[in-house]
Amino acid sequence: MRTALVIGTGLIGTSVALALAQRGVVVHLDDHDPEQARTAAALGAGTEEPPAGPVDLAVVAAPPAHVASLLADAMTRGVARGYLDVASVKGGPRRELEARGLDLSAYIGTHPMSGREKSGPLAATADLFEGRPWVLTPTRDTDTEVLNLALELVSHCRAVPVVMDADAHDRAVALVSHMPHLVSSLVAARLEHAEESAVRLCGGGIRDVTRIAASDPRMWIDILSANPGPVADLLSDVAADLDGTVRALRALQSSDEDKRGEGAAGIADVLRRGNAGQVRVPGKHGSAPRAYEAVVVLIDDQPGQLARIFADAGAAGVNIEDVRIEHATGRQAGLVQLMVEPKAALLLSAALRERGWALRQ
Ligand SMILES: NC(=O)c1ccc[n+]([C@@H]2O[C@H](COP(=O)([O-])OP(=O)(O)OC[C@H]3O[C@@H](n4cnc5c(N)ncnc54)[C@H](O)[C@@H]3O)[C@@H](O)[C@H]2O)c1
Ligand SMILES: O=C(O)C(=O)C[C@]1(C(=O)O)C=C[C@@H](O)C=C1
Repeated sequence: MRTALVIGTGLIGTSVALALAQRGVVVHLDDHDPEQARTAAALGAGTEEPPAGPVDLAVVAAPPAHVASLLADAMTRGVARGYLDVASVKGGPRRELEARGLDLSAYIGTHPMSGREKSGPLAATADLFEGRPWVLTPTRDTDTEVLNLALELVSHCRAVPVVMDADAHDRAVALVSHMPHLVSSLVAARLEHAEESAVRLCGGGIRDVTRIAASDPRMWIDILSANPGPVADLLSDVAADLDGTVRALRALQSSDEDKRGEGAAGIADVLRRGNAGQVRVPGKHGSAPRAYEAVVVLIDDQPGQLARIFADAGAAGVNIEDVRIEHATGRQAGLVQLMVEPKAALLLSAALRERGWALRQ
């Protein structure tokens, strides 16, 4: 990739632009607020000059509610060879684009699983995405060239590509990002009218739990509006757990020893389940290296091959944790290594063979 256009030069757009610029990509910066693009340019993220012709990749990094219309406009103007967005929700923007009747072969929806509670270009850093998962949601229609451009972008940002179906992505981020965001806001909201004498005792615990509650509410209204069902389902499970926890605490106040025992058991259960969930949270910059197994597929150098493999893996219910591509020099073929959990490797191999792919041992 030699040239890129970043539309929306806030925290994420400018961080992407800084990473690309550091890798020698010529980046053009565009924002409906010219001050944001000027600031990003001053930080070394690229130029405010519009590109003279189509760039290799257009990256839309505006709030989710604007993503589909910005993409549609950019595609209609033909500003790039490939288009992607980085919005925190994936199903809604795709459906909106489909409803507009656009040819989506040059588009891929993506989502870097890294961010901050601060907005705007001044909060941006080139290393924001280092070691973090970056979700790609190709479909059968995605051009291989566009998928490759997206993989190149992820690699320039030193992130880890993870391929998922758009709706599966939205359900997953409801659990690991959207519901926790609301819980953080609800905890922080208890402080709004709290006594100063209590608030000044805030320590590490509440800081950890409430950091993300400082985020821009306008952005989060957009995100939650595009994923309300899965988030509501999860929050109602949390509400049921809260009810049980309140009952256990009330029992602990009882003068009856048996009741107090039941209360203690209820609280112990919540804390134990919390421990069990917490150990599953990967480390900040990716979990400790995990042993994935490679399923190696031989592909022809033809448009759409990679997108088809990813769609077939998705249909088999297998999550691709990482991808490596080896281009056979001088041959119209390449080898794609799909890194998957060891227990999924056999299933994926069988599913791909069944769909006619040639696998390498
Ligand atoms: N903040 C995070 O932690 C995070 C992480 C991953 C993905 N995302 C996604 O990245 C995208 C950008 O989020 P951000 O945190 O960088 O927000 P931000 O507020 O820092 O930046 C958004 C930028 O988009 C610009 N913008 C708004 N409407 C526009 C329009 N119509 N045309 C051109 N520019 C427009 C704004 O002026 C602003 O500069 C969102 O879709 C968000 O869901 C955010
Ligand atoms: O770490 C933070 O500050 C974030 O808010 C990052 C976070 C997340 O929930 O993990 C927030 C929203 C994005 O869509 C992706 C990442």
